[in-house]
Amino acid sequence: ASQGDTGDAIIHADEHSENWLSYGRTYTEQRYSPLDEINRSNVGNLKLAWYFDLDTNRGQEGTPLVVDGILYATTNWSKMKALDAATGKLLWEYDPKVPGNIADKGCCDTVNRGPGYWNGKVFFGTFDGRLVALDAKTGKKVWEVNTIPAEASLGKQRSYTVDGAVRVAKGMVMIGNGGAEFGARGFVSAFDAETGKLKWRFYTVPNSKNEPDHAASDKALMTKAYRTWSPDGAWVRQGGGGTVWDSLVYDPVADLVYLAVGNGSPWNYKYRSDGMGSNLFLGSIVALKPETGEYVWHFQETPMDEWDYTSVQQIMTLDLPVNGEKRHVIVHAPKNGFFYVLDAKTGEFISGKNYVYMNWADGLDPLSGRPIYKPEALWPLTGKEWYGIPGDLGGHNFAAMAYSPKTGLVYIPAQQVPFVYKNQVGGFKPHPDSWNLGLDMNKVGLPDNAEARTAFMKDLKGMIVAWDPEKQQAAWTVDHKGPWNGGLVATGGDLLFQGLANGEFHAYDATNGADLFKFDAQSGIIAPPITYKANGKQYVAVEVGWGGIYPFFLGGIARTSGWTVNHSRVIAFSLDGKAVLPPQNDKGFLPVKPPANYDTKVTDNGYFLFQTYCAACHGDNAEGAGVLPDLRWSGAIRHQDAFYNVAGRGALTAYGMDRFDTSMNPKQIEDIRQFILKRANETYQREVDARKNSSEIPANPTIGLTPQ
Ligand SMILES: O=C(O)c1cc(C(=O)O)c2c(n1)C(=O)C(=O)c1cc(C(=O)O)[nH]c1-2
Ligand SMILES: [Ca+2]
Repeated sequence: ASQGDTGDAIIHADEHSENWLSYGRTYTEQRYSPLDEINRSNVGNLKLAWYFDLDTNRGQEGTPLVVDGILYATTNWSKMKALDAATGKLLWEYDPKVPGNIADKGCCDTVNRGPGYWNGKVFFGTFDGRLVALDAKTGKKVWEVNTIPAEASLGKQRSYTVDGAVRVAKGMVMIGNGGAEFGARGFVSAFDAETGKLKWRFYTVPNSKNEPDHAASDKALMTKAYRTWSPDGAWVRQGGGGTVWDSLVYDPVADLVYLAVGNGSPWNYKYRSDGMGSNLFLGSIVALKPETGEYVWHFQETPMDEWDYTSVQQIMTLDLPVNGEKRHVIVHAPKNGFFYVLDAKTGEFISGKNYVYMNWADGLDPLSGRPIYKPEALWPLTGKEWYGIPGDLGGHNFAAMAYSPKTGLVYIPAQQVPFVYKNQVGGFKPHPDSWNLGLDMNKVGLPDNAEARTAFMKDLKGMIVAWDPEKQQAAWTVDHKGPWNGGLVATGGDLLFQGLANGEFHAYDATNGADLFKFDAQSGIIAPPITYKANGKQYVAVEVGWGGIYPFFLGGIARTSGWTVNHSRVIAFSLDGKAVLPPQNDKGFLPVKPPANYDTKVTDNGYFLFQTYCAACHGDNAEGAGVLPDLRWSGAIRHQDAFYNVAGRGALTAYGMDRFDTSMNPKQIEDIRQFILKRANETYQREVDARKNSSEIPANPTIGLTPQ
């Protein structure tokens, strides 16, 4: 089959090094650019060339594309901006008008990871499940489809959101979705790039009745997957999970599409599948035929997932010597902490080694690649609390890794964030408008005693791991202040670029990690940089904007990665840039003395409800991290009616704050307010004192914490 002009250009990207045509630059997803005008000898003189302020001050995770001098960036709330790549001037913009009240239908901020390009059109997914095709020159809509079929969206617990980057190959646009924290059955759809007509759909977990869905996945699910699930676990009502919310790759060498499949729904393996079976295709890579979506092979990295160990992380292909023979392989660093090398054509396990510290397995079986589980890590089966490393955010999350064929190293934006897993008390009980994990929501936050909390904070780490895929060992590492830093790009100038959680943008020497350049971008960076040429000059660009699940959920503790307040922008650098950012705003969320009285009889219940319904956006234990309002200092907590207007009746739905009177009664919402008042009182003085430090982060965040 013909690849068409765009496919050829993506495959032969080095002949078009001025452009960035696909999410990972080429179908290999190596994020390597041969451009070398900016290199180790001159990067110290890199200057800001332009900046473009965004109208969405939430997490920005997008990889922009560059096609012939135009930069296409998707932003939070699924908006698209087309900018002049040399000047940052806005050429056109498109807002699909995602309704604000659905922000809480997704787990992890209303982010968008990027557009796709094919034959004069740009494509992107929207948080409410649509796929939009625009004319790349004018920004006019060509077609739009709803990617969520009616049979998948039935019922309150089916909560689908689309925030992943689309991939385009062979004239078709492919997209998955998220939702496994709520209740979802994952699938990927492929649409004709010209018309938007559905070509095929592949579900990643079985039909609960083992009936055909009349989808490309029917045979594989009915013959291979169904028997790896219990017939009547909670998955039957909760969808089973397996969402493909990030990586989804076409490989022109093997002529296969690879799906990177996510975690179980609910997480709790005992409730989900009665503690039985490996639960295919959770935590797997699944290979399909591009034309039909027909199953070819799968490799399951985390059988019986119960830790949110998604395998959705970026799938990269490269040619690697294995026992003296060059092989076309997939390299993969999923959440579970192991670095896998698989044969791309067959899925055969070649090797695997942990790229970060882990405490849940004693390595991989050398033949099958299956993890050798530590029995105490299987928390739904032991019934005991489990302090897991990696935790639910993984040793590596969506931040894209890069590979340099010059150094032979894979650069992983890695991290360590522990998580406490414990069974939901009294069996599985789903809540509408909330995460439904089968976990004790009183435990999902940080440990509540000072000692355990201090230990938890010591365990927080962020770093670049420069990994040698042939030797399966780290060549070197660069340590950051804390977790949740941006993705990476590697260049022919022997450079690595990365933005950090503390708002700094850096260039490192790709051979040894030496820090060669630093720029203060004023807001945490979680997106991956790109590099391109416009008018013959090399630029490096990145989306700036702190957010995503780490600051949302971990709240105050996430400030220890280096506290910034969200000011979202696209910024671009060149060697002769002359732009200057405006002076930085004050850090927001100054503590305001709260009313002194609250009802201690209801604050425990308020804590439980807060952790169940509010913490995933407003921060563990009601401490914010600089993106969404820190409720402790909000005017809305000062009066029962004011709080009910927002939390109950939805006064701020247009801004992303859903109404909760459908899931909680007024008394429950009032209990939450009483709990926030308690937290505001407990932490007020600590936060006032912290504003006297230069970091404005409390020296000891455990002060002012009363045991629950
Ligand atoms: O299971 C899912 O369906 C799902 C979806 C998403 C998402 O759509 O962003 C995330 C996750 N899981 C997840 O586990 C995770 O750590 C995560 C981080 C982020 C982010 O953008 O900050 N999204 C997601
Ligand atoms: Ca997940």
